[in-house]
Amino acid sequence: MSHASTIGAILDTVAGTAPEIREGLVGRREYVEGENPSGEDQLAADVHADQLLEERLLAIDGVDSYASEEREAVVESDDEAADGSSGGGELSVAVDPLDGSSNLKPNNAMGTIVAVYDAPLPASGRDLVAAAYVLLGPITTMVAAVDGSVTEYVVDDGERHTAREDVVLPDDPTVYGFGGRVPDWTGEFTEYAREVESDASLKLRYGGAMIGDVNQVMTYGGVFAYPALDSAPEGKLRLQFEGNPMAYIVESADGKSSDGERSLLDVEPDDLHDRVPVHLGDADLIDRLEAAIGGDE
Ligand SMILES: O=P(O)(O)OC[C@H]1O[C@](O)(COP(=O)(O)O)[C@@H](O)[C@@H]1O
Ligand SMILES: [Mg+2]
Ligand SMILES: [Mg+2]
Repeated sequence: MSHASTIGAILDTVAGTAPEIREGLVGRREYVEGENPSGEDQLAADVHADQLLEERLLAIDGVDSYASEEREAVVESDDEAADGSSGGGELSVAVDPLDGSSNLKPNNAMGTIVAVYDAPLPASGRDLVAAAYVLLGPITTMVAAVDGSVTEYVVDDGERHTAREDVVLPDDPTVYGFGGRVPDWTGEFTEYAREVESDASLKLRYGGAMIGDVNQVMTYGGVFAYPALDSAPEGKLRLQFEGNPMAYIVESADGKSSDGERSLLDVEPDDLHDRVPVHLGDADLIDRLEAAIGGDE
C-alpha cells in the first residue's frame, strides 16, 4: 500500500470512528482506576476512545504500530508481531484519543489528534507525513495536513466532506489563548503575555482543550501556548501526541511552532511520553515569543 493510500485510510478511519467516540461520551464521564503514563487520571471516555482507535488503526494495511497518550508502550500490528520484522516503509500512528477530556464534565469541546510518522516511535516531527485533529464541537470537523496543505472537513455520519481547501492562517491575527496557572508562568513568558494582552487587535479565546483553542487560531489567526511553567519546565503537553501533530498542521498552514527556541518539529524525542512547551500560531507572534523567551527557559 502506498503512503498516500495508507494516509487516506487513516483519515477515513479517524473520521469514521468520530461518531462512535462522540456517542460513547455519554455514560463515560467518570474516572476509572489508575493513571495514564503521564500520571493523569483517566476518564472512561479516554480509555474507550483509545480502544476503538487502536483496533481500527492497527487493522489498516500499511500501519505497523500504534501508540497513544493513554498507554505505556507502542503496540505493533499482528502482521508485524508475527514475523518479528519491520514491514519496511510502513507507518506509525501516535494518537491523543481525547484531547481536552477534562471538558467532558462541563460539556465543552474536545476531540482526537492523530500523528502519522514514517519512522518507529518515538519519532522526530520531521518524520511526520500527515497529521489531523477531529473537533467534537457543536458539529464535528476534521482538519488534516498532508503534503504541506491543510484541508478542513465537516464530518457527517462518519464521512468527511471538504469544507475548506488550502487553509492558511489569516494575515490579521485576532485571538490568543494561554494555558497553565498564571502565577506559574515564567517571568519571560509573563512579559510576552502582557504584551499580547495589551495589543488592541487581540482578544482572549481560551477553552481548555488544545485542539479547540488551536482551531480558534486556525480560524481567526493568533497564538496558542501551553508554556514552560516554573513548576514544570517541560510544560504539560506531549511531543509525540500533541505538540508535533499540531505543529505540523499549523506550519503547513503558513504559521509557526516553537518550544521557545526552535520549531517543535526540530525537538528530538527521548521518550514516547516526553512533554514539551508548546507555542503555535501566527509567524510574527511566534517570532516575538522566541525573542522574548528564547534561550532563557
Ligand atoms: O486544564 P489544564 O491543566 O490547564 O490543561 C489544559 C490542557 O490540557 C489538555 O487537556 C491536555 O490534553 P488531554 O486532555 O489529552 O490530557 C489540553 O487539551 C489543554 O490545552
Ligand atoms: Mg491532549
Ligand atoms: Mg488525551
